[in-house]
Amino acid sequence: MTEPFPREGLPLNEARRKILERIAPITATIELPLAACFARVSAQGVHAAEALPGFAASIMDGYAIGDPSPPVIGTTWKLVGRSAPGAPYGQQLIPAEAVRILTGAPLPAGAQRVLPQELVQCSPDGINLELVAEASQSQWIRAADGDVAAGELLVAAGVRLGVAHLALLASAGIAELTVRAKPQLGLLVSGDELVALGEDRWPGAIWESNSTLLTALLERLGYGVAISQVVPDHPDALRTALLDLAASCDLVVSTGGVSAGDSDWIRPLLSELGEVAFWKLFLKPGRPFAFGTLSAANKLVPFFGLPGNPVAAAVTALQLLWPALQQLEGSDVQLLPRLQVRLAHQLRRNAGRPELARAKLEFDSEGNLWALVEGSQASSRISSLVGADLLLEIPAELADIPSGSKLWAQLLRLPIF
Ligand SMILES: Nc1nc2c(c(=O)[nH]1)N[C@H]1C(S)=C(S)[C@@H](COP(=O)(O)OP(=O)(O)OC[C@H]3O[C@@H](n4cnc5c(N)ncnc54)[C@H](O)[C@@H]3O)O[C@H]1N2
Ligand code: MOO
Repeated sequence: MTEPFPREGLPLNEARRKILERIAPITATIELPLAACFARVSAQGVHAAEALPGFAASIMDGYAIGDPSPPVIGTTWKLVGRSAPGAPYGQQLIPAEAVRILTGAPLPAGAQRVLPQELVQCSPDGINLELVAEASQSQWIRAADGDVAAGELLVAAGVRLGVAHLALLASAGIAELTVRAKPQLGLLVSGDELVALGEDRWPGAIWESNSTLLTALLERLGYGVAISQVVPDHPDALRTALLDLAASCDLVVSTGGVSAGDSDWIRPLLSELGEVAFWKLFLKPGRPFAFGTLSAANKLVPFFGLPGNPVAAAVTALQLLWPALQQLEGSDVQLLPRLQVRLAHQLRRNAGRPELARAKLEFDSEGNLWALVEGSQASSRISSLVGADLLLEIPAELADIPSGSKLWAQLLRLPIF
């Protein structure tokens, strides 16, 4: 049989481009309490209705005075009141008067500056105040729009909301937000050899771990698995499961049964139930990967056939499924940041396919970045993912790579704020 796909498979970047070309964002939105919006994508731009903090405020604990320029040591004022956060001093401040003021409290009308309390001395009766140390030029005042101007864009449409976005919106009094609906992902796990956790295995069987791996990985990325099914390598059972998942989900992901063996039904079924856009990646791990569309219940649903080998499933999910989920959810696609590192030791491997090797990252005292590839890189060996900091990009043609070689690597880190 002649294959309609390049024998060596598609390079990763080309595969990602082909996938993203075919993914249209889902349009559904949902209104949620702000605290439930973490890692969601804003459906619309949000502007500040008013300036923040909205009033001139002291940024130090001290005393508000009406002097336009820094007073000289020995100047005195009469203490006439107090301004605390949420409890402003209600009168107009006149020259030679001072008001006790706390950090964040509104500046009284007529006040021009704050003297930090470290610079002044109060008389024992608490009536008078004297400057005892040199005052700086700083007024120690935050302007009414010092944090946010009225009408300022707080969050644009299509932004993935992190910790700082949520805090900024909360500071502007936003209680609820319209966000994009999360894509509903249907997961099909296939394999006659798979045993559920908690059950005994028979000779040759293995405990099913890819659903645990993929569910945790997707949750880490801000997504999840809406429905999953574990199905034996039988075409009728697989066909029914694919159609069920496609009917009720926005995308379908399978793992296993996608290479070229006689119980690998995923690709022929994809071609029967929809269209295979491409099959096979020019990548280790992850060669037998299929992408296409399933046609079910009058809609076309993107389909990702991930390999069964756990590391290959994880790597292809990160490289190809994650960008697709971001695009489906209506945000810009963020990939892992790339940086240049030096190999900390010699590395020998079989040339032929570009590889994403799992590596630890080390820094030396000069700030150089070193990559350590530890243990077998077999795509069945889940331990190679444990504690990995990097996916080291090894070009196809390299076999004997000397210690100190410069290579690109993808950093396995997500932003904090
Ligand atoms: N003649 C060829 N054989 C293979 C090729 C090829 O190009 N030509 N590619 C190899 C590569 S590379 C990979 S990767 C594997 C992937 O094959 P499949 O995607 O069809 O996966 P399976 O054969 O179903 O399983 C592979 C391996 O992974 C284990 N597995 C499967 N599902 C799970 C699960 N849910 N939890 C844990 N482990 C799972 C399975 O038992 C196998 O050991 O194909 C090569 N062969
Ligand atoms: O694509 Mo496979 O993961 O190289 O063994």
